[in-house]
Amino acid sequence: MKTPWIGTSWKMNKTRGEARAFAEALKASPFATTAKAQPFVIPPFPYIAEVADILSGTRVKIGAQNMHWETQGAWTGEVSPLMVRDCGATLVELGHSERRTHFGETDETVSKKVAAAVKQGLIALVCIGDTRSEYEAGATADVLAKQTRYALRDVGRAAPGKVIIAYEPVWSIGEGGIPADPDFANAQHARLKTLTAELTGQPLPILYGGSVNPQNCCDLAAMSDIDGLFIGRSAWDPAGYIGIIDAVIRRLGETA
Ligand SMILES: O=C(CO)[C@H](O)COP(=O)(O)O
Repeated sequence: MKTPWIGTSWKMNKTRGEARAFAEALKASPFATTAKAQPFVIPPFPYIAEVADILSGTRVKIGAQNMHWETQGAWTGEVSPLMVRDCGATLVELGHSERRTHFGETDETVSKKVAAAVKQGLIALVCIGDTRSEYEAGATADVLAKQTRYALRDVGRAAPGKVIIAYEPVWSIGEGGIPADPDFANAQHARLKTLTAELTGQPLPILYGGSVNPQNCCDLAAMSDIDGLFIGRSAWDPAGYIGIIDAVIRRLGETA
């Protein structure tokens, strides 16, 4: 039976009190220490240290939603890999489509950040995805391959164990997003596993993200090449997140 990665990024949501309450609720659940899944939570920067503190001693990995590639310097408004680590995070999300669309993130900057994360001992969770027009043009596989090659350009054989990919179709993310058909997503994941094995020596874990919800989480997580779920809205409430972890573990247990 696989051990799926199941995580959530809160994006730019929650007060400090809500962040604390989420972390406390997760800590009180059996899923903070389960060996049947790899949970992870990615709060906004200001809450990382407090959430990491509450969840210390559990199996929940804490992440940041972005970082700079330099360790320090005159980069006003940026956060370095050392700062992320110092706050208790062990993981960093890079290249989310919202950062690519709104903040000028490019394949080039993602690749620099992935190399910096690996060098500084953080797990890089690299988001890749096709736009609706690329999907409709049948270009999904090419787009994902290009983004993946760039992301792994400077890490190559150092990536296994240190880099995870999340396939997040841009047309699936957020309000109005359409969740990908599990078979379609699985086919992309299978290609990405072959490609990452060629580039790094081992297939990297490939998670799916984009309108994951309590109704579709099990069908997605049960697919042969989907190694986990990266969830937004449906996991911002602790009960929603815990419910999805519980449902997926049960489903994978039935099919093991
Ligand atoms: O980043 C995501 C998961 O945290 C992603 O954008 C999916 O968001 P959702 O569509 O709200 O699940």
